[in-house]
Amino acid sequence: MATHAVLRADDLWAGYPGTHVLRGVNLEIRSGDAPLGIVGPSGAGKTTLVRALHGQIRPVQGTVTFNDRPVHRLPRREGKTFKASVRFTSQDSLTVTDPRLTVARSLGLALGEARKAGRTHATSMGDLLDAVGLPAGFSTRRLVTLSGGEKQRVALAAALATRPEILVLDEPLTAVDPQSRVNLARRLAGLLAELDTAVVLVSHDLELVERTCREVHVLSEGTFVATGPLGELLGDAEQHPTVRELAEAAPLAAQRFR
Ligand SMILES: Nc1ncnc2c1ncn2[C@@H]1O[C@H](COP(=O)(O)OP(=O)(O)OP(=O)(O)O)[C@@H](O)[C@H]1O
Repeated sequence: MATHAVLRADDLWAGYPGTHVLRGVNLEIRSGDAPLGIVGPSGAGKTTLVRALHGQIRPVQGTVTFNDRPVHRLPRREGKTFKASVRFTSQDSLTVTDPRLTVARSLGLALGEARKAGRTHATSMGDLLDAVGLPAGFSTRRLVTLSGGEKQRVALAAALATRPEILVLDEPLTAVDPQSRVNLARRLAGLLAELDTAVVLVSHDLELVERTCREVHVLSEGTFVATGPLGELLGDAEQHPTVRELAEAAPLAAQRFR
């Protein structure tokens, strides 16, 4: 198994029939990288970028590669490595899991997957639940009985359990209430620093990104319009209008840099 996963987009143009959403995106994520935030307003193309990185959408121009091979046509062996090394979770990633499973079984399967891929780690089920702010008692609950926000937290815990080299989180906590989201972000930041997983957090929630990622890319109309430490971007008087709008929509995050 590769020990240095590299996921790259080079001059990536992609979208849907009749529409270009991504317009020349360049991005490189290497295992071991510090958490990276990708922020942008609704409709900027964040989810489309995640789909393209996952290989679900083919580039119209440019490439998305995993260890130098195009992700949408990886040979079998590399495809398996890609699946084990790069993990994607979205708002509804739990809908594909059997809803009758208990939380413990679901996390147990994820830990088993990590073992199979040679990615064992010392994290216990209790640690995982704690990292996502759920009490240990949740382990016996069936997924079908959980609220949307609780399901998202379990999905996040399962993704962490597999200990991928790169973890792409697309709006991972939208169903969690704002106060819990802030607490969770704080816990997560600690855990992410411990795991040697490069996390890409894709979100329009600047508060969440501000607490977990130092470096951010700002996506607007399918292009990165600003890149850098969030504090510098928010503190820059000559901000790009999109950065200004994001800052105005998240006054608490912006305030911390004044
Ligand atoms: N399956 C699809 N077919 C056609 N157009 C689509 C499809 N999915 C998304 N789009 C369009 O692509 C553009 C980008 O959508 P995308 O979901 O990538 O944005 P986003 O930044 O993730 O937005 P949000 O924060 O609201 O989730 C939007 O204009 C959207 O309407």
